[in-house]
Amino acid sequence: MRTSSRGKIGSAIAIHLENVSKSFGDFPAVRNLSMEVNRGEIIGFLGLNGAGKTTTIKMLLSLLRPSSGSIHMLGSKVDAGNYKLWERVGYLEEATFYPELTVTENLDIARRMHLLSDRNSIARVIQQLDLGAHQDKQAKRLSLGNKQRLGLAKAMLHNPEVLILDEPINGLDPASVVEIRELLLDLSRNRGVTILISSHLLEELSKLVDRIGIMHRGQLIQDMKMNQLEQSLQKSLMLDGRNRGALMRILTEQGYSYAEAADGRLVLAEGSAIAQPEKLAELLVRTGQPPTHLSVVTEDLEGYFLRMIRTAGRKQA
Ligand SMILES: Nc1ncnc2c1ncn2[C@@H]1O[C@H](COP(=O)(O)OP(=O)(O)OP(=O)(O)O)[C@@H](O)[C@H]1O
Repeated sequence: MRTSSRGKIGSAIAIHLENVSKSFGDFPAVRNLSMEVNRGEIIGFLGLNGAGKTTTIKMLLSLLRPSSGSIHMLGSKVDAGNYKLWERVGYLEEATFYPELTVTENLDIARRMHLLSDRNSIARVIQQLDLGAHQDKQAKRLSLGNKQRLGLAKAMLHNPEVLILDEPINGLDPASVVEIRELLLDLSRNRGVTILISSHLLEELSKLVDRIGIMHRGQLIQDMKMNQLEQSLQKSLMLDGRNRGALMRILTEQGYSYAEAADGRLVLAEGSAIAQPEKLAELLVRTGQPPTHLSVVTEDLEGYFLRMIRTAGRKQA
């Protein structure tokens, strides 16, 4: 561990994992995971099924014990018996509740479990999660999206400083996704709540998080700020013409390398072609093969995610 970060645990760092691993029998579900999350930061945890996100979240919540490594939250060592810590942490693991009881009754049980005397906390989260119209409905009669809202309401009942959310936007319709995003942004920006959120949906996460951690086969293969991620997106030049064979010959003669896209168009990844597409266009006109299509395209976030995973897969193989 870097000694400087131990000193920071009580102040700017909300979540600190150091060399955390978890194996189930011989199977390493999480391997040597080290990460720091600052207070008030929103970090997105992204990975394919089985990447190790839920296992990590369960370790953060002390629902699973790491095989090795250490975890600190809000300056304290994570430990199931550390009740003072759990008063400051909220989580949505999966939306669990008593199906026969109403929304309000479910929240009242959660309130009593948190030993909160203030009954206003229920009205507050009902309002924050826009559950007013459903407060007297049995939980089993809620739509999937409203079940997620109830789960979030429970997680927020005690005004936690850290919120840990496993797939909170699953099952939400697009309007609800926007509302939940705005709510989480407000909690982070205006109340300094630290939020760790897992999802498969990079496009959606990217609108919310400050940082993104990509997990693959138990390892954190990327941990970067959103603005760094935007700079890491690959650009390529898409090219087409009436005679693709002739285009390929010209490109090869001129020392350009290319690949063929699924639709047969040519893709150039070279910096010079992307920086000065007009030079390539001039060359093709001069050689009697004017392009019918020429554009510089930026990789989308899903493309980036899949590229990172393929690269990590090759390294791990
Ligand atoms: N209790 C367990 N016993 C054995 N293997 C487990 C256990 N829990 C998880 N695993 C395995 O550990 C790996 C990581 O699982 P985990 O649930 O953390 O992935 P995930 O990234 O959350 O995936 P998903 O997006 O599907 O929820 C998977 O291969 C899973 O099968």
